[in-house]
Amino acid sequence: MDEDQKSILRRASSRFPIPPGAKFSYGTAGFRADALVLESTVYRAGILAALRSLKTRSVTGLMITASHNKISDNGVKIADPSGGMLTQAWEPFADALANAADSDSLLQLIIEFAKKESIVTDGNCRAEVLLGRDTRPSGESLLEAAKQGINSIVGSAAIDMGILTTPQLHWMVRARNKGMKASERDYSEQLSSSFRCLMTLVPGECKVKGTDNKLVVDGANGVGGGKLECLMNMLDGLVIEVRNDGKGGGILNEGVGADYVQKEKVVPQEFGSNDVGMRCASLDGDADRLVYFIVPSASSDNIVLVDGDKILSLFALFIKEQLGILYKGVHENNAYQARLGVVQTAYANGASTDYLKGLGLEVVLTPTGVKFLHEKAAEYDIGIYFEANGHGTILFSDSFLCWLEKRHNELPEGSEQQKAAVRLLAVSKLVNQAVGDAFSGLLLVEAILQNLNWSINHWSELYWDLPSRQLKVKVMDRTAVVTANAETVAVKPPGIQEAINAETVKYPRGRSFIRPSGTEDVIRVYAEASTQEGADTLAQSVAKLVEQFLG
Ligand SMILES: CC(=O)N[C@H]1[C@@H](OP(=O)(O)O)O[C@H](CO)[C@@H](O)[C@@H]1O
Ligand SMILES: [Mg+2]
Repeated sequence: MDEDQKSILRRASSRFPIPPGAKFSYGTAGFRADALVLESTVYRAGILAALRSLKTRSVTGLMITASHNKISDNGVKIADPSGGMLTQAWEPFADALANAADSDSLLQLIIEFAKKESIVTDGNCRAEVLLGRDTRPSGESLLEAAKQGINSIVGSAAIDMGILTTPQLHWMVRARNKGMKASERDYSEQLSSSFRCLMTLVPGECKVKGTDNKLVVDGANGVGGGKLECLMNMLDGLVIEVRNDGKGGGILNEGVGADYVQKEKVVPQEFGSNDVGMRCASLDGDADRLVYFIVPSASSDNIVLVDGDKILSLFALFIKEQLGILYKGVHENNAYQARLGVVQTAYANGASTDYLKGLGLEVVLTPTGVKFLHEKAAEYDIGIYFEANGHGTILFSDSFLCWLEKRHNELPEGSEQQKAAVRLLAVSKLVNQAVGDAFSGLLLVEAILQNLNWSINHWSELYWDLPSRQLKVKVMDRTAVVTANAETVAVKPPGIQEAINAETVKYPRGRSFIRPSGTEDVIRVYAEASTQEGADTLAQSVAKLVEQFLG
């Protein structure tokens, strides 16, 4: 590293001192904390994004958001050149950077890491980082810190893409690296045109009966509401009413949004008795999560939740059906055998897993966190992954898409088989291939419901969720819990799993597991049973065991 680069880094980083006593961790989804302590972290994340760009000789991304956290928090995460999450191999470096005590130790870390990774910072190779932020008030000054971090690496360019949803920024990074047009307009055009394509293929009998085409969306008072309003002007055949779009004075994520709706199972603000029976959906604060819900009665706040597991089930069912049409009458040896796989976590409701297996699908579990689900789903030709909380997507392999394009051109024009090929190709364009995207998910749900002529009630009744309960337990040291088998078994502390098993067998359809959270300082407890009372008592007993073993 030359002296100019060293002195630029030393000078710039001294303007962003780390707050005394602070400890940052890249965690499940980037750095998150109170916005007031984040400047140094975001500055350093800018350096990280630029180095990642240099290393990969590709465009990377940096998004400033704290998703469903409260408005005073903020956060930062890096998008890898694929548009996915930062490679896990760089997470330890991310942690070390964020926690370096002063400018000198920061510089030393960067020099050593650049050497180890053979990253040359002589300005001859140009780094490029796309920047996005959500609507949080702290976003503007943090964005400035990120720019300064990127500019601290000689020859790097920070390109401000403005206020965006998280999935929009990830989509742009992926598109740029594929040599495609990558503006927000291009994103909206790709989604709206593939949605239109799916809608033109709605079978005639469904159009005649006319599925109710109105959807009411809770925008969490975040970035998603306003962006959805722009997108919906480009759509036909679907009427969307957006509430909680952040313009009416409501507070981000307060009593609104996908996280609140999924965890509390009550109506969000601005929804109520007038919405009984309507098809409703909630986005989270940065619009990468989506859940649907129904308000069943005017006399209570309760909702019928249609969560990520049910979105996954609807997608899996539709794709399986289209593949069935496509392969009809084709001898096995003549067709590309597409591997379809479904990826869930241990939090997936047991009834959803049974349902998916009952459809004959291959279902695998990974640890919590989309970085794990995404990686697994990418092993299939069509990999569908969702967390129960509504974050997920459908990944298509290049080789399958290539075959599908070819097959589509060979099939008789207007045949059912060709229509199935067109639908699958449209799904691959509608669904964000970089990360889970509430807009892609929402438009695909709407297109499928219309194609199948299903109401939200019909969809919701695909299977009945087993009653479940989630609890959090504060402990001295959450790292004392070590899990295995996609977090379904606690291998440490010794004896705790046997004790959990002894409780679980007391309940019909009982299932319970514990794991340390990756975003909060707690142990999470999950329990499921045939009755709500059973799930509640099982969760409480397991929480007590956690206190006993770790208290
Ligand atoms: C039970 C649960 O919902 N866990 C969430 C939560 O992770 P934890 O590691 O459980 O804190 O935040 C993650 C990031 O948003 C999300 O991927 C995950 O699903
Ligand atoms: Mg989010």
